[in-house]
Amino acid sequence: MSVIAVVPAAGRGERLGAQVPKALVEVAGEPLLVHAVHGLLSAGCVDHVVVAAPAAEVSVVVAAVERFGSQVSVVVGGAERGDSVRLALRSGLTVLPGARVVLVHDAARAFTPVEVIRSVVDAVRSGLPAVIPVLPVADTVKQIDSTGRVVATPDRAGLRLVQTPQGFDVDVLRKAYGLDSDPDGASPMSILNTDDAGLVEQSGIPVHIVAGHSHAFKVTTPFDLAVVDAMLAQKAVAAERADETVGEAR
Ligand SMILES: Nc1ccn([C@@H]2O[C@H](COP(=O)(O)OP(=O)(O)OP(=O)(O)O)[C@@H](O)[C@H]2O)c(=O)n1
Ligand SMILES: C[C@](O)(CO)[C@H](O)COP(=O)(O)O
Repeated sequence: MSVIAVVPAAGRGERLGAQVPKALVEVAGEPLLVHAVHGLLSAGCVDHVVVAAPAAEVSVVVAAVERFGSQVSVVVGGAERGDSVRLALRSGLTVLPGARVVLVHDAARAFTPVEVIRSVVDAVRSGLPAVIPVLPVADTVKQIDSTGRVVATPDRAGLRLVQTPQGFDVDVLRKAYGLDSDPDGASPMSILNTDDAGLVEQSGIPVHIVAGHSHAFKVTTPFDLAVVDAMLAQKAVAAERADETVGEAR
């Protein structure tokens, strides 16, 4: 059961406010999108990755992913995230027409652990049509009206924070994006559904959850880059300790 991953990386990253588009911001010497692609391929269950690049940076993105060879291709992204996903998905299906599973990942969730990627793929392979990684909500959540007045306090026990990669049976996502009926059409994504699972929910298809991970957070603001640095430092210490333990056991 072949697996395609699409990586929308064509956003401007306005909230991050860097000099380059967010997916090209370097962390530990590599652009975020390279970390994201590396994570997907390291999971060992993804056959092909399509990156949607900012129109003005296609050659930079092509050069950045060259090391991965023919397993990674690049398309020009669109105006909104949904447009980029649609363009990458359409291209991925021509590269790997027999694919049965599609992952939609954010370049901005560059440090998603391989365990999360594998559990999403395994869940779709087991027969579920749509699978998303989620985390419980730690804060109290308020619903407000247009004046900013609080109108409700939803029970957070029934709420989840949604991450990527989101996994789909290929026909389910293809239909949700209207790829068969209108291959050159616009993305049906709207302000009301900011993730791909939202589109699938609208078509009445059940969406299932697996456990997400705190390391799969979306790099959005400058503060998040400081969190990435701390996370990578913590990982380096853990890897050093593991090496020492192996050394002592020999
Ligand atoms: N037209 C767009 C907009 C977003 N994305 C991608 O979708 C992912 C999630 O979007 P987000 O984190 O919101 O990124 P930006 O839109 O770049 O951020 P901002 O809203 O701060 O500008 C990112 O990897 C981003 O590059 C995309 O491929 N094409
Ligand atoms: C897809 C997503 O990352 C799931 O949490 C999120 O919806 C993207 O939102 P944004 O509007 O692109 O920040």
